[in-house]
Amino acid sequence: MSPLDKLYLVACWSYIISFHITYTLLALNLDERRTFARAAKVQGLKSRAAFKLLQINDRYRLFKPGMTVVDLGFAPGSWSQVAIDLTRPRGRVLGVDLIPVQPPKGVSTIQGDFLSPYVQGEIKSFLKDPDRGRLRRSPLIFDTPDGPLDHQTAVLDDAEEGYLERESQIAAAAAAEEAEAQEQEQEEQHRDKCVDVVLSDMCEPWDPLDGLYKRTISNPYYRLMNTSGNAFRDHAGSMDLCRAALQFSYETLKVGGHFVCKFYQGAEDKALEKSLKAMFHKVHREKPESSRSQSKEAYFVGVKRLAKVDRDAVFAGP
Ligand SMILES: C[S@@+](CC[C@H](N)C(=O)[O-])C[C@H]1O[C@@H](n2cnc3c(N)ncnc32)[C@H](O)[C@@H]1O
Repeated sequence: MSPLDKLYLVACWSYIISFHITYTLLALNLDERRTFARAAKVQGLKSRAAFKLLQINDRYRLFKPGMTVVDLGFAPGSWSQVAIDLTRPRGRVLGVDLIPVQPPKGVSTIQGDFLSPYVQGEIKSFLKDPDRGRLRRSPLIFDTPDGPLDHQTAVLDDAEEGYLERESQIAAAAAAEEAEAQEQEQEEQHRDKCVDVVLSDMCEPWDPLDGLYKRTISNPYYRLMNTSGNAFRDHAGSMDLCRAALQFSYETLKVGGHFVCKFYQGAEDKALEKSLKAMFHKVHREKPESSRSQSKEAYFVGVKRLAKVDRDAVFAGP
């Protein structure tokens, strides 16, 4: 065999081997995506993205009943589904997205570009009313021999049977009312900082082909942060969205509140991590199992907002 033939043989084998490796990786990746997509369907979840948040929550226990959650880039809504489920009862979830989507049950939504100051103003004014987007409590009603009686109109009759029981009910109602008034007062003091968890999964729009017609006049599907496959562009775009989500969290997140944010890994993510460390007790980088292993996508989880945050340290440049 001549040296040229040998070279030709080596080139052919390298080609065949690299083709097989690429094909196997693609097949594994597709398989992984299909497994999670199937599981999501079985569990009635809007997309496989739900598992990413569930896995993050398993590790950091972010959600509690009654919490207020803002879900940036919520469509099609599987993170919102997880959030509304884990904050029951009395929780509220506000989803924001560029594209129009039917929200999951119990979730309130605002459609618009989160980067627009007008949209952020709308979000803040929604959040200012602590009951907006929350199921209302039923009024206190007592059962009396004459039928149900609102506690405000209850009249005490010393001679009546069950007086002591009624009195303790009224005392409990008064205490509950007082606690609620105190809670309201505190809420008013922290009106601007009323969010317990900010989630941001903002990036490319969810593939609308199996739902809505995508050629709308405003054509939101192809605006802003569509991932392009160009790692640098995707990274830079995701940094802008993360910084905007962090700025919003600085303005609205309670002390002790949490932050979860998707980003595409690249040169600037260290600087973002540094900003997060100036604002949260602990900051973690996460690559959930359900996130495609080859993708550059990852998550920052900021656990417990600090009571004193140095604004300049958070927003200082790299
Ligand atoms: C990966 S999807 C989110 C999936 C979602 N977490 C779920 O579990 O269903 C990313 C979403 O971010 C939205 N998005 C991207 N840029 C946005 C922006 N500037 N304002 C609002 N939404 C944005 C897209 O429209 C898209 O629906």
